[in-house]
Amino acid sequence: MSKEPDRLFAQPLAQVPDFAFNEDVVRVFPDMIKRSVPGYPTIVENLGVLAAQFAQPHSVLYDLGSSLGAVTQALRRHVRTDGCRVIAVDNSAAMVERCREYLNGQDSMFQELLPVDVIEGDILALDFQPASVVALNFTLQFIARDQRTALLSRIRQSLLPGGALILSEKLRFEDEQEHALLTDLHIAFKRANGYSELEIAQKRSAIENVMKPDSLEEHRERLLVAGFSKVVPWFQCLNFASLIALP
Ligand SMILES: Nc1ncnc2c1ncn2[C@@H]1O[C@H](C[S@+](CC[C@H]([NH3+])C(=O)[O-])CC(=O)[O-])[C@@H](O)[C@H]1O
Ligand SMILES: O=C(O)C(=O)Cc1ccccc1
Repeated sequence: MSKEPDRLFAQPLAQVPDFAFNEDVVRVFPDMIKRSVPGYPTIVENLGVLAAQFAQPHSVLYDLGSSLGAVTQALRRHVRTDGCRVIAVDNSAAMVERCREYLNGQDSMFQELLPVDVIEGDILALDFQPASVVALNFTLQFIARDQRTALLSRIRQSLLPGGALILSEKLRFEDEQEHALLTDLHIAFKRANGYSELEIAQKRSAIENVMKPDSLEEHRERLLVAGFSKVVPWFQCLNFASLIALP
């Protein structure tokens, strides 16, 4: 993995542009996501462990909004089920190019890994194949709110019996005091990871138009509307959580 530190927002910007998954972000992404998302390494590794419990023989495992393929790599470390293959999808050309390089690196270090296809494309336009595991690891929050239910319904339709959707998201909280407390604690987490007040403020302004978190109650309700039968939160660290949704 690239060791380049994230200093993208360290200098004062006259105008902070909307956040985009471009080449500058790709270069620092592993550092950025680890220092910005509390629990990220735990979520990614255990997503592989969870996936191994839901993987069905001869089925597809999707990594939607795969970025540099951290989830795909975890799936390939943990899933041993016969005939499974991974399809990783991201609409950022810069992410996809670097993701393919990292996965080639994983292939050259380990034997008998699940085959993987990395597709550059919009997950809203994807023709889903029968799948046993679908991972949306911090991706749904970047999808327009009015498209979220339709996407989850299409994922639900593609899920095989015994399979699962694993959905990780930044949360907002309906209780104002809870929201303020967990937001402050997230800022403290970023500070403790070496981000300055300026970096924290500029990043916040960069993402506010492109990343729209929902509450746990909204996620649960939407997943049920989309046809899932059960929603089980399995991880929360501050204002970041991961849910298992069963077909
Ligand atoms: N419509 C879309 N179609 C395809 N990809 C999209 C779309 N919208 C956004 N993306 C992609 O979703 C990813 C979200 S990052 C996921 C982290 C990763 N899962 C990880 O576990 O490391 C989350 C974050 O940075 O907070 C980016 O790579 C976008 O290009
Ligand atoms: O940085 C933040 O405050 C976040 O909420 C998470 C994040 C992580 C990486 C890219 C965009 C948002």
